[in-house]
Amino acid sequence: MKKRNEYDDSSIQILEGLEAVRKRPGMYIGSTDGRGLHHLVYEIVDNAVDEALAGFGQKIAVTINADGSLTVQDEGRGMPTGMHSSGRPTIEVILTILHAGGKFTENNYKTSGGLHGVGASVVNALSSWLVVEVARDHQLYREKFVNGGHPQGTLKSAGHTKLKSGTTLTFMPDKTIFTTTAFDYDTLAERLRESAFLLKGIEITLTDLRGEEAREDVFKF
Ligand SMILES: Cc1cc(C)cc(-c2cc(NC(=O)[C@H]3COCCO3)[nH]n2)c1
Repeated sequence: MKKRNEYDDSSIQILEGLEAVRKRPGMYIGSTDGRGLHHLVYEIVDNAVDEALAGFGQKIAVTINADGSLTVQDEGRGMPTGMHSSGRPTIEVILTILHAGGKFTENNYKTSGGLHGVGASVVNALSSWLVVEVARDHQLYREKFVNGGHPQGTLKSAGHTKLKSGTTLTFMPDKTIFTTTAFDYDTLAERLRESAFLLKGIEITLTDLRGEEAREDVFKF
């Protein structure tokens, strides 16, 4: 089969997009202190919330992992696992191409609501690594991105999963960009509680695996 030209125009567009975010992160997330750090979480959670708002999935799980990375998991339909017209997996396009829609300006922040993955490419650009896993019909697909959003390989089938469908995204904020990469449990808990309040009936769980004892809150209204 014809090997896609590894380094074509679309590669340039991807590199320029991700590089632009890393050069001026404040333009995309407001700041690179704790506030900007937590915007990364809200951007990803907003995607899972959009899917739940669309009526798919009843639970969203947010986990602060022991290594300091953060995972957001939904039980929605799962991000599209097919190929995009550019010749790349659609997931790769969503996670590496800056999309119009998310409105970020210095210090004020409007959620992208309603467009899947609008801000996810910004999160990818500002992460030292990011792994996306999609379950569709019990089939698991996985792709990893490193050093600010560069695909490591491509979307791969990763076997069978008991979860029928859903999307899981784990990211490690880039320590060379943020003044702090330590997620604050109470800050996240407050925001997730608000989201659960607005999403009547959807259960949002926050779990912290960084300490000796796991800490967890379940929000459901
Ligand atoms: C945690 C997380 C992170 C990101 C970037 C997207 C999502 C996401 C995206 C979606 N759904 C979609 O992308 C598409 C799947 O195809 C039907 C319309 O919705 N569900 N969940 C979840």
